[in-house]
Amino acid sequence: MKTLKDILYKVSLTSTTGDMEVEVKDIVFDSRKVGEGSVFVAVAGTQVDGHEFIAQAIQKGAKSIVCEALPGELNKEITFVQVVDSAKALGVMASNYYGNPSSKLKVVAVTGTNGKTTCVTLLHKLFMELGYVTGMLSTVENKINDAIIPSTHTTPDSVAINQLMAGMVEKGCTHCFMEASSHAIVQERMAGLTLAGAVFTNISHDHLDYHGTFDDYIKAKKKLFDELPKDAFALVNADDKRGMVMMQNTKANKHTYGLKYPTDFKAKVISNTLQGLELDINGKQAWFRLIGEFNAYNITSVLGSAVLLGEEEDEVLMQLSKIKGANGRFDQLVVEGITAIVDYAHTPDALENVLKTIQGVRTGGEKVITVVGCGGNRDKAKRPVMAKIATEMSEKVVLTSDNPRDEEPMDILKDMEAGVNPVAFKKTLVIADRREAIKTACVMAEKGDIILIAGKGHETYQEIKGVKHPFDDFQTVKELMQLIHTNK
Ligand SMILES: CC(=O)N[C@H]1[C@@H](OP(=O)(O)OP(=O)(O)OC[C@H]2O[C@@H](n3ccc(=O)[nH]c3=O)[C@H](O)[C@@H]2O)O[C@H](CO)[C@@H](O)[C@@H]1O[C@H](C)C(=O)N[C@@H](C)C(=O)N[C@H](CCC(=O)O)C(=O)O
Ligand SMILES: Nc1ncnc2c1ncn2[C@@H]1O[C@H](COP(=O)(O)OP(=O)(O)OP(=O)(O)O)[C@@H](O)[C@H]1O
Ligand SMILES: N[C@H](CCC[C@H](N)C(=O)O)C(=O)O
Ligand SMILES: [Mg+2]
Repeated sequence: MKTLKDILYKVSLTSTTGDMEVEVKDIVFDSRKVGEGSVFVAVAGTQVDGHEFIAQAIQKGAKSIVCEALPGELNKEITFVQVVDSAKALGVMASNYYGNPSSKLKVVAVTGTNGKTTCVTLLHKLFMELGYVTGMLSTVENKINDAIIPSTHTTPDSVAINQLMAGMVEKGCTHCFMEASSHAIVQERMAGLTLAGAVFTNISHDHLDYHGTFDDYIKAKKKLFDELPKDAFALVNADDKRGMVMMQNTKANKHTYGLKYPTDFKAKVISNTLQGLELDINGKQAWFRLIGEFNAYNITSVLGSAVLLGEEEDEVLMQLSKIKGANGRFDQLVVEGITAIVDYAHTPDALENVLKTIQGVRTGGEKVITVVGCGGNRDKAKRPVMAKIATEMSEKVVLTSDNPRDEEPMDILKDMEAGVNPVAFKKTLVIADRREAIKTACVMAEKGDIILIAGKGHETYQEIKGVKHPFDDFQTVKELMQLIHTNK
């Protein structure tokens, strides 16, 4: 059992009151989960301020409290620790509590609007193929070697990160590849971690509801690089306007990748089909099972990360060319000559890239039918933009629900419709029920046509007013395509 003093190592303290040798059973930042002997860390959030729940935490058995502002009256039985930043303190405490697992692994964090899951999944699979025992933290799933631990966030909270990494160390992992969401960076979920490297994929419109301005969104991503140690590597996409901005203040070793300019890791697309990509990558020709130019970026960043971690380039390319991407990213199904594609594109940039890829591989007279929605309780500004892209780049569009969460589906759809040019309304249907929307697309499709179902990718649920209802785009379209188009 660790004491409070043990786990406060390296935390910036303002004041302490009470016994610092008090034993800590677990670290909890949600008063509802406090048990006998927990230390409760009060963090100010987006909805409420954790400081409001200090009394409740004590009532439930917390013996020590870590907070930024002390309560008016201090319970003499309890140890109070005042800190400068409780979210940061939580990260450092969680690292100490679990024996600083990140310092025993080579941890690479990938940030960027799009491509994080794809890159960490490729890295995880690659390092397994290279013979390492490897961990991964991602939107789709967390992994300790082959074992899957369900994921609730793109980047888990600090306690969960360290608990998972401790599990990785215990199982003999040498590497961990993790996604760093901008929310997580701002909320200090990664405070206290030791990183071997960080990768920047790209930045485009998303999450302005949370960050307020695009500048603050850029700053959030840059913070990951600002805080890297000097023995780590920073690897950025030089083709993105903000790539070099990320590295402006980093102490880490700077590296670049891309398709357009001379960079440390450079690729050129030789061919791009629905079967895969052929690249000239660092002067070598190789074939990959991923689709679309945007995946040429992901592959090049993965090659770069692996080489910067000390791997041999030819071996990396050989293994990488066998690997498939993450579930729900450009998953294809062909029934009676109709192709259905399920993709997690949930930002304007991703949707445009996927539709560009489809435009690039289509042969002529076929229709592209896009089914797309936007999530509730998320950035409203991206809604009209995504609808505009869908209608400009497809022959038919069905606007539908994504995860409405606490919003009314028709309100979200109204926001989307605002982006549709009046002429494009002729080819646009609005069907809130996602299954019905997919069904309509299947009915409209004829031999040769391509249906894109965007936004939910690997997700196996639809979140409506706090309840996650089972829903799987790929299973739904598979079932409906077979029902509608086979044995006709
Ligand atoms: C907007 C956001 O990021 N919210 C995250 C944040 O919660 P919050 O700041 O809203 O918390 P809050 O409800 O205000 O509560 C403040 C504090 O009081 C505590 N509390 C609250 C109530 C109570 O009774 N007792 C109590 O102690 C809470 O535990 C918390 O510590 O901190 C929580 C703990 O880490 C997260 O679970 C929560 O994620 C919510 C569920 C969420 O939906 N987050 C999304 C937006 C998110 O983080 N997404 C990114 C990926 C985005 C992308 O890349 O596309 C991700 O990393 O997953
Ligand atoms: N490098 C890239 N550039 C632009 N778009 C991409 C790139 N990689 C993937 N995409 C698109 O973005 C979608 C999401 O990809 P991925 O899941 O890898 O991103 P992510 O950054 O993990 O997203 P999230 O923020 O939800 O965690 C893909 O389905 C694809 O449409
Ligand atoms: N990580 C992203 C996922 C969005 C996926 C989309 N299906 C939605 O629900 O908006 C987020 O939390 O904003
Ligand atoms: Mg992700």
